[in-house]
Formats: sequence, C-alpha cells, structure tokens
Amino acid sequence: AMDMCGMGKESNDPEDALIKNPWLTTITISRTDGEEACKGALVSEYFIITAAHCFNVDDEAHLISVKIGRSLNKVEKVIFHPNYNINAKKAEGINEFYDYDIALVKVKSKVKFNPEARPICIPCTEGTTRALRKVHPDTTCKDHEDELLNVNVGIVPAIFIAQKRKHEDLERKNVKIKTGDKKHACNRDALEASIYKNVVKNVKDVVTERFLCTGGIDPVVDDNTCKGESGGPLIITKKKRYIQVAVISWGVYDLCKGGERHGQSPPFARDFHLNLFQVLPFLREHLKEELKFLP
Ligand SMILES: CO[C@H]1CCN(Cc2c(C)cc(C)c3[nH]ccc23)[C@H](CO)C1
Repeated sequence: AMDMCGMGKESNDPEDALIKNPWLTTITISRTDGEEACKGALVSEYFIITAAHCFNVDDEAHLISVKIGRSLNKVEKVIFHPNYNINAKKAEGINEFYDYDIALVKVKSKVKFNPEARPICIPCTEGTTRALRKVHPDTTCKDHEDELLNVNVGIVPAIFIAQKRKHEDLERKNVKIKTGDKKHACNRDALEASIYKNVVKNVKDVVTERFLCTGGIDPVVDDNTCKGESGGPLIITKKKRYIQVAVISWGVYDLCKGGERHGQSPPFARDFHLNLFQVLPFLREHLKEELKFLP
C-alpha cells in the first residue's frame, strides 16, 4: 500500500537509485555567492527532515528547492528546532555548536507518492510499529528505542546514503552506532576536529546527549560522511524496511573536501548524528497532522 513508510525496491542496478531510496531528497539553497546543497528525508506528504545548519537565518523560502524523486518542489517554510543556535558557544571559543541540528522543510504542494517518492519511517509513529511488526498493538515509543538503539548490544549497524559523483548514482554506506562502552571513545574523538582542538575542554561541551556517534575503526572500519551528506538520514533497516533514527549533522573530518570522496579516513574520523528520539516534542508538534505518534 502506498501509505507504508520505509519501503525501497531491492535492486543492485545503480540505475534504480531513486526507487531504492525513494525517501532521499536533495535540498538546494541558491545564494548570491553560490549554491549550497544538503540531503534530507521525506517523512510525510508535506515535510522533509534535514539539518538546521544547512540554512542561514536569512535564507528565504523562495531560494530553496527540494528534489523529491524526479520532481523539484517549492518550499513554503523551514522550521528550525527552537534550541538550535550554531553560535551559542562562540564566547567560549567554540565557533560551531551543532546541538539540536534539525529542521523541518515544508513543501508548498502535497507530494504525490510514487515508487520514486515515498516517505521513510520515523520513530514513535504507528508506521514504524507496523514496519517493525511489533506484535502487541500497545507498543510504546520506548519499545521502539529499545529495539532500534539497543544499548545492551553496544554496537548498532546502520546505513547512510552517499552520492558517488555529481550525477544520480547513490551508494549505501555502512556504519556502526556506538551505543555501549565504545560510545565514550567515539565522542572523545570530536576533540580532534580542527576547530575544537585546544579550545574545547570537555567532550560534553560539543557532543551533547542529542548525538549518536559513528565512524572510526573499532570494531570495524566505518564509512565516513562528507559535508554534502549533511541533513541526510541515518537509517536502521529491519526486515527490509527503512527507519530513520537520526539526521547526519557533522563530522570531524571531511573526506570530500573540494569535491569527491578521496583518500583514507584517519582513525579519529567520527560522525555525529542528531538522534530523533531526543527531539520527539519538536517532531510531534509539527508532524501531528500527518503522522500518528505513539504515547
Ligand atoms: C567541529 O569541526 C568540524 C565540524 C564540521 N566539519 C564539516 C562537516 C559538516 C559541517 C557536516 C558533515 C556531515 C561533515 N562530515 C564531515 C565533515 C563535515 C568540519 C570538518 O570538516 C569541522
């Protein structure tokens, strides 16, 4: 049925990029000094989840467009998380503070779902309960979090989508979310970031409770994000269904500086993703007309 979230055609043909990832969107902001592009995930007929840092406060809606499937959509408005402020810690010498790095982009006209444009599942919605085939109907949001971000296991496999070259072909990248005792080592590497080195005293000043951490070489060598993947979904797959658990926010090291992926990531290359379970009030408030949220 068209109303099922997190569906994607299983295919190895790179030509099928769009129907394999029908929820992946590209957001383009045209400014006087050039264009900025970010990724986003379609979550309902009007909304895309992306990163707040993709936008400047003075970006006007008419300069933003979103590619969903093959169609270019006009934007009605961008809703920033109220607690997002990249300049919040400038006084402490922290030039970029990514806490609450999430925004909702509302498109002007309702998206007509089709095999190349379909929503991803997000936590604590009935769609995700169905996707997880949770037997008892009174499944709670906590059940989703326990199943998806299992802390006892400590390492949770996840994927994100990277654009190989300029044109369409997309490829899936594999990472492990460090939810257990490897989480601290993962978070600590944030201080290797050029702009945090010698400035940040403790990790928690920049890696807040809102973030999930991936990357590094322990237990296996993870893929790393590039700046251009900002705003894209961090996805957990269950039974061939795709559930977004976080938004790609920032990384310690940009593999694609100036263009395509190149070279080898250093072991301290970690990526930080805005955990959707940490911003549920924001999601409920703005998506309640279109998605049924659980208690
Ligand atoms: C704290 O200092 C760093 C913050 C952000 N980094 C840029 C960046 C952004 C903005 C977003 C995503 C997804 C990135 N993936 C990899 C790098 C990267 C630069 C390092 O390149 C400096």
